[in-house]
Amino acid sequence: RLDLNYYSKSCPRFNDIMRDTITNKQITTPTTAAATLRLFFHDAILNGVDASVLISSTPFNKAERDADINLSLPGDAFDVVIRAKTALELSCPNTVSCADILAVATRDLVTMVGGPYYNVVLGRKDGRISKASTVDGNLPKPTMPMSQILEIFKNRNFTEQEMVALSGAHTIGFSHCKEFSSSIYNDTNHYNPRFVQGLQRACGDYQKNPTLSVFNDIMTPNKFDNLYYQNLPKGLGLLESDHGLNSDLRTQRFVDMYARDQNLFFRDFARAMEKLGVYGVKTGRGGEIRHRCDAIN
Ligand code: HEM
Ligand SMILES: [Ca+2]
Ligand SMILES: [Ca+2]
Repeated sequence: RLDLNYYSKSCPRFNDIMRDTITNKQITTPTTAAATLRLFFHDAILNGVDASVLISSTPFNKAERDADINLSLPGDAFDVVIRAKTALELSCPNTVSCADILAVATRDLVTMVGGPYYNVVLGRKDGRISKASTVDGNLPKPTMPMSQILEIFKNRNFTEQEMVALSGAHTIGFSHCKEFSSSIYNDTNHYNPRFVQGLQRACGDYQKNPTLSVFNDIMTPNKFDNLYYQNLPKGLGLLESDHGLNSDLRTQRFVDMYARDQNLFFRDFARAMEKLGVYGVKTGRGGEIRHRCDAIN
């Protein structure tokens, strides 16, 4: 079963090794926190946190990470997990799952950039299946109608409020221009006029330069706080799905609540992350301890 102290005997240095690896990585590459949080979400939504998203494709299998929506997952997120795995294999071989590494790395990185600390129970096993074909429609896209996005969460037993709290993850990190280009050139009503002009300028060349990107939270892009929610009613949300939270009556009151009360946001985000971290996870013979995080044994 899952347990907070799962590795205390089998890998006593687990917490220290995780903390060292993560601190080094985040200090040298400050985009790691947001990158890893998104990677965690994309793993969790498909059959739980089982590191299925870390598996590389083979000639016989196109894996999740090669599904269109996952191609923009940053290499630094994969890298921090692999670095931790390498260090852990030296200290306690064949003991710690890649899924547990991803869950703890995410929590530690969120905390490092100012977000809440929460408990991560351990003992997840790594999955043996990862198929790109299962991704489409299961991960939310910014252009999906809010009902469809809510449905994705509801199917996994997450309430509207939990969905709004988890979306607060967009208080850090960035988005590529193509993810919101359709909204900044067409129907720009819900944007602050100066903000949308800035976005048009920043993204002007995006078709030639697909790496162009913009911070999700223009106020405090590197700090985990509740400014994301305060931005939305001011027309400073970036993605259509961000605006949507504030225009849909099912979700708007939670945006209001979290904009007014950061402690409440932190409490609910922490709870929802704990729930996401155990949703559908594999234990015992349901999975394996992978030797390498990018391939099944
Ligand atoms: C509610 C529906 C959601 C939609 C439609 C959505 C969509 C997106 C999109 C399109 C990006 C930009 C990716 C890129 O251009 O590289 C993004 C970034 C991000 N998303 Fe979401 N997302 C949603 C929910 C979530 C949740 C629940 C989490 C985590 C709990 C999350 C965490 C992140 C993070 C941290 C980034 C920044 C990544 C980085 O800077 O590398 N998102 N999201
Ligand atoms: Ca998964
Ligand atoms: Ca922020």
